[in-house]
Amino acid sequence: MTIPRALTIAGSDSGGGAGIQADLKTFQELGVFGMSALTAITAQNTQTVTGIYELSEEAVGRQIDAVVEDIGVDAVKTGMIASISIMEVIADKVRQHRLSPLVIDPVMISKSGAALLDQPARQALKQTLLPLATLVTPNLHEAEVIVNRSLSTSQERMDAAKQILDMGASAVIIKGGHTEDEEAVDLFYDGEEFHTFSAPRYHTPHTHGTGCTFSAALAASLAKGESMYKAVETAKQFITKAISHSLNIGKGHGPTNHWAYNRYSKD
Ligand SMILES: Nc1ncnc2c1ncn2[C@@H]1O[C@H](COP(=O)(O)OP(=O)(O)O)[C@@H](O)[C@H]1O
Ligand SMILES: Cc1ncc(COP(=O)(O)OP(=O)(O)O)c(N)n1
Repeated sequence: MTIPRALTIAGSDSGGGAGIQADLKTFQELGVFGMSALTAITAQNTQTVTGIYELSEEAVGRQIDAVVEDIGVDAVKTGMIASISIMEVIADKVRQHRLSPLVIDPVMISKSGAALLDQPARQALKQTLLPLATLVTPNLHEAEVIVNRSLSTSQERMDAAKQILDMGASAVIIKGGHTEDEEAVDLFYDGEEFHTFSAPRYHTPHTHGTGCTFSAALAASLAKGESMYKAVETAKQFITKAISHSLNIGKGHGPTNHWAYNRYSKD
């Protein structure tokens, strides 16, 4: 039996709802062996981020080398990257080890408002990491930063998706968590066709870690050999279930429920 293996290169969320913790929980629920390379440690809960402690470039690089050279990796995702120097190490390691498929979640700001990627790195992303992406998963705000304009209409989002592929990514999904629409509609483009993936929008404050969980589910599904289209379908079902059963934990935005996809599959 082959065991699918996925690596997350991301930051730690001490509150357990986002970052490495959300990724590993998601990998586990989807039957994938999870590994991690930490980029930064955040002191974080459901209300706020009170500290960010970046790891050295050497520490990031060595974690990636260690798991790739021994265990092997069937899919990789990146989350919080923090700075340009860490981004450059990740890009070097992706090239050196030919890491693929690569899901890039271009995390910039937490829901509580903390900067998880510094300003210069937000621009560097376009040259450094996007050209290596099998799939990049910006939310609306991140897509606007990448193309440097506001994206109010679906036509503007389609044009932005094309522009992101022109930057070198193989496919993009612009997530619809932050729109006013009645449904949560994600726009997928792979250079050939546009697809939308829709689900009911849940009016809950407990959405901490939605983007991390979604991109981790994508990486896990790709690690299992699912096609890109099927992986997006699986990830959308996983995150929708996790939001519909989200957890009222802490005093702020509680986390999504990583066990809901398996435990409440009949709802
Ligand atoms: N309130 C919601 N109800 C249903 N789906 C949601 C809701 N908020 C986000 N989603 C979905 O969760 C996934 C992550 O999207 P989003 O929240 O935009 O990412 P991020 O955490 O990066 O801001 C997407 O599939 C999006 O459509
Ligand atoms: C350590 C860490 N990484 C990423 C995030 C952002 O996660 P996201 O899924 O976008 O969720 P919110 O922060 O928007 O709730 C994070 N908070 N911490």
